[in-house]
Amino acid sequence: MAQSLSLQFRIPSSHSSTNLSSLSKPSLSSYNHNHPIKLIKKQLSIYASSSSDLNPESPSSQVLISDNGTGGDLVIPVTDNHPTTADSVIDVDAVTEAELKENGFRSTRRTKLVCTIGPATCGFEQLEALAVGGMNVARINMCHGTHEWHRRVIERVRRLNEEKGFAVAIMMDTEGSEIHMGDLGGASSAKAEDGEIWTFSVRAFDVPRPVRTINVNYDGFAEDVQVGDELLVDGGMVRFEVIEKIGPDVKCQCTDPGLLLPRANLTFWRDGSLVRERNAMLPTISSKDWLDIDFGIAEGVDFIAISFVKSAEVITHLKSYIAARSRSGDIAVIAKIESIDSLKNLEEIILASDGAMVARGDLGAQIPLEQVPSAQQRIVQLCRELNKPVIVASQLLESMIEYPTPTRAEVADVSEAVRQRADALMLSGESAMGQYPEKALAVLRSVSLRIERWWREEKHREAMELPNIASSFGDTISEEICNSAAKMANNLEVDALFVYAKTGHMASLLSRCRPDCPIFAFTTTTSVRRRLNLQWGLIPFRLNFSDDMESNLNRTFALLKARGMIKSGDLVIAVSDMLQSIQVMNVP
Ligand SMILES: Nc1ncnc2c1ncn2[C@@H]1O[C@H](COP(=O)(O)OP(=O)(O)OP(=O)(O)O)[C@@H](O)[C@H]1O
Ligand SMILES: CC(=O)C(=O)O
Ligand SMILES: [K+]
Ligand SMILES: [Mg+2]
Repeated sequence: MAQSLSLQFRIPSSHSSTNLSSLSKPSLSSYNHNHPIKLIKKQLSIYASSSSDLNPESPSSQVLISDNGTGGDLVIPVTDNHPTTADSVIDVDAVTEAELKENGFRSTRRTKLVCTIGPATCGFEQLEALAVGGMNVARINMCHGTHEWHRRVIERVRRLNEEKGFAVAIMMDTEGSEIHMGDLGGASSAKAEDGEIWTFSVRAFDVPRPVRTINVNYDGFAEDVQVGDELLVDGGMVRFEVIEKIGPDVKCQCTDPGLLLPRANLTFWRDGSLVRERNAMLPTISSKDWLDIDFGIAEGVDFIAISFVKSAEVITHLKSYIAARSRSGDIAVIAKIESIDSLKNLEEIILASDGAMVARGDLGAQIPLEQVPSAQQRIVQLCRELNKPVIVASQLLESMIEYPTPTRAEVADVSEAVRQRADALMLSGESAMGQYPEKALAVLRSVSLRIERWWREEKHREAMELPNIASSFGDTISEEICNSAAKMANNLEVDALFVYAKTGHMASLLSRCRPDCPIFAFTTTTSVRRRLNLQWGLIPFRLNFSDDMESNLNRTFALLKARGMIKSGDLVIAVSDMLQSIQVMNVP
C-alpha cells in the first residue's frame, strides 16, 4: 500500500523568516477570565458562529439556548448517543471547555482519574459532582452490589454524559475467583481484636452470624491450610495464625488486630511465602464472572478489567468472546496485575490486553510489600513502551476514607505515580464508601496538575527509547509521524497537538510520547471518545470529519475559536490517520 508523507508548514508569511521559537509563546494570559464556572451546568456542545457551518438539515435535533455571558449560542444535541449528522456540532464536556478558557492549554490536566463508585457516590448528583471534579472513568466493582444496582449507576453516568456533555467511561471490574470472606451477614465491618479466636469456615452460617465466624468462598480452604500458617486479610490489614482444623472449620488466632470488611480478600502464607495449593488452579474468570461479563456487554460498558490475570490466553479468549457478542465489539479489556503469575508473564499479558492496572491492593498481598514500588514502575514503563494505557490503583489516599486531608506520604505516593507518567490514577474505597469522595478527587487533581507542571518547567524529559511496535508498514508510518510530531511539538513549544483519528489509534500513539502540550483528539464516535478518556494527555472531542484535512482544520478552528477554546495565533501541530501528514500552523 502506497503511503504519502507530507509535511506542511503553514506559518503565516509575516512570521516566515523569524526564529520559530519567538513564535511559540502566544499569550495565553490574554484568555479572558470572565467565564464563571456556573456555566458548567449548561455548556454542552459548540458550533461555529459562521452560519455556513450550521447544518440546515437537522435543526430539529438541536436546541438553541443563549448562554448570556460568553457571547454566542450553545447547540445542545437532543441526544448524544449516536454521532449526530450535524457537522456543526463538536462534543466536549463543559469542565474541559471552562478549563481551556480559564487557564489556557498548558494548564489542562494530563493524568486521568478513575473513581470507584459505591454507596457514597452512586446518586446522580454525587456522580455529577465527581464528573465536575475531573472523573474520567467510573469503575464499578462486581465484588459488590447487584446487577440492578450497577445498572442504575451505568444509567446515571450515561444520562450525565448525554445531558451535560461529559465523556465519562464505565469500567467494570470482575470479582475473579481468588479466596475471599463472605459478606458478614449484612454488617458493614467486624472488629478483630488481638488474641481473639475466630472461626473461618466454608460452611454458610445462619443470620445472625454467630460471633467471631467468617464464611470463606473457597471449598478447598480447610484442606489447603495447615496449622501454623499465617492468614492475611486484605493483604495484611488484619492477620491471624491457624491454630486448629476441625472438619470444615479453621480456628485462627488474631495476631494483628483490625477491621474486617465484607468480602475481603484472604491469602495464606507458610514460612514467609504465599501458599498456592489447589486455589492456583481456580479459573481466572469464574462462572459468576462470565455472567457479570455478559451483563457488561449487554450494558455496553467501555472497559472490562479482569482480576487476577495469570496468562495472556485468558485475555485473548475474553477478547474473542466480546468480539463475537458485543454489538460494536469495542469494549477494551484491562488486565489487572495483582498476582505473582501476572508478574511472571507480564509482557505477553500486556501485549494481549488493551491496557493494564497496577492493582496494588492484592499485589501487595502476593509479593512482599517492599517489592510493590519496583513492580509498579516496571508495569508503568512497559505499558507505555507497548502503547497500552496503565492505571495505578489502591490506597493512593486511603486515609481520606476517614479524614478530609491526606497524609504527606499519600501525597508523595500520588506524586510518584504522576511523575512515572501513568495514564491514570484510581480511587477505591476513598470514593466508593469514604466520607470525602470529592475531596479525595480534588487532591488527585491538584497533585497531578502541580507535578505535571513542575516536570514540564524543569524539562524533565525521560530519555525513554520508545520501541517500534507497529505490525504493518502503514502502522510504522503512523508511529513515525506521531514520534516526530511530538518531538516537534516540544521543540517548537506549540500550544496543542491536534489529531484526527477515527479509531483513536494515532491519538494513543501521540499520548505514548507524553508531549509537553495537550493533545486534542478528534474522533467520530462517542464510544471511541469515551475510551480515549483513559489516556494520558488526551482531550477527546467527538466531531464528524471528512478525508479533507484542510476543511477539517478550518472547521475545527472555527468551532473552537467560537467558544474561546483557542484563538488566532496559537501554534498547533495537526496529524491525521487519513492523510498521513504533519502540519504546523498558527490558528488563523
Ligand atoms: N458497589 C458497592 N457496594 C457496596 N460497597 C462497595 C461497592 N463498591 C465498593 N464498595 C466498598 O468500597 C471498598 C473499596 O472498594 P474496591 O473496589 O477497592 O474493592 P475491594 O473489595 O477492596 O477489592 P478489589 O479492588 O481488589 O476488587 C470495598 O471494600 C467495599 O467496602
Ligand atoms: C484494585 C484491586 O483490585 C487491587 O488493588 O487489588
Ligand atoms: K474486583
Ligand atoms: Mg484486587
